[in-house]
Amino acid sequence: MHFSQMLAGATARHQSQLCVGLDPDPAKFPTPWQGDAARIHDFCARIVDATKDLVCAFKPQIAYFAAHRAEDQLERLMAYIRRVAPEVPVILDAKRGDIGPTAAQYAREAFERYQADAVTLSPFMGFDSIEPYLKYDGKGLILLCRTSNPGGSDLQAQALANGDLLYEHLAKEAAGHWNRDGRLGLVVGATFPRELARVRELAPTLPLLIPGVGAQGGDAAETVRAAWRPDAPIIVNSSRAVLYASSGEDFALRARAVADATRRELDAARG
Ligand SMILES: O=C(O)c1cc(=O)[nH]c(=O)n1[C@@H]1O[C@H](COP(=O)(O)O)[C@@H](O)[C@H]1O
Repeated sequence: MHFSQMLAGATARHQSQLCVGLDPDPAKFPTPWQGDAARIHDFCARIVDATKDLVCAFKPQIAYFAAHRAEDQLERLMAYIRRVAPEVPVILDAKRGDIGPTAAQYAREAFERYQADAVTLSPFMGFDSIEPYLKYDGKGLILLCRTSNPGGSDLQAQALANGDLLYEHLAKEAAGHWNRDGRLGLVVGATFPRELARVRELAPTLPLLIPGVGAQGGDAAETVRAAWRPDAPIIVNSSRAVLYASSGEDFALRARAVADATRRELDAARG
């Protein structure tokens, strides 16, 4: 099934705009798993079990697996999510960006090896670095646009010769001729609500992946007000605030409670 259909289905079925980010850090695992990288899959699987009826998507961040030589655990986790939550799309957060032939390898990694439904990409190298991913029918391609980190302004807020800021130009390209078959989305940080509203204006129907609520301090209700429209999907990510809500044996229960509270806050803000 296409990413956009899965996203619409999980959003409606779970009444949720919340994406739980799977950023497993063994140093933060509950005892007795603390520090044990062999438990990455098990930790994430428990979080998936506890939140799978509350989310519109899951987003594993590949660096948290690769740093611990745990790509095999990521493969197992992707298969696990497909089995226990087949209706929930999985966005592989890889932020890839490279010349065409190398991008083709990254695309193969994301969509064949891990069988992700969507992938995050850095558009810095231009459209030909995005093109190889389009060969995979139905997969979502989510381009960094206005990132949540303070340094995001260093480049993204620079004015171009045509008067647009770089992130505005990117939003226009992604909503315009780059979006050949309607599979592009954009990443915009919840920490910049004004810019979020501007991107929504420039890209009225594109799915927006919005990280930055929870640990980075973005306001969930303000995020919804800035970006949600009835015909425009939003995917609001929270990772650490959910994953590490407790370092005790109740970690999965606490993760569920935080995820549900965030889901309700997002839902209520739709008005
Ligand atoms: O592409 C992303 O997901 C992303 C883009 C961005 O601008 N900011 C951002 O924080 N992220 C990712 O979103 C997650 C945020 O995690 P928390 O701050 O713990 O909720 C991490 O996996 C980041 O790598």
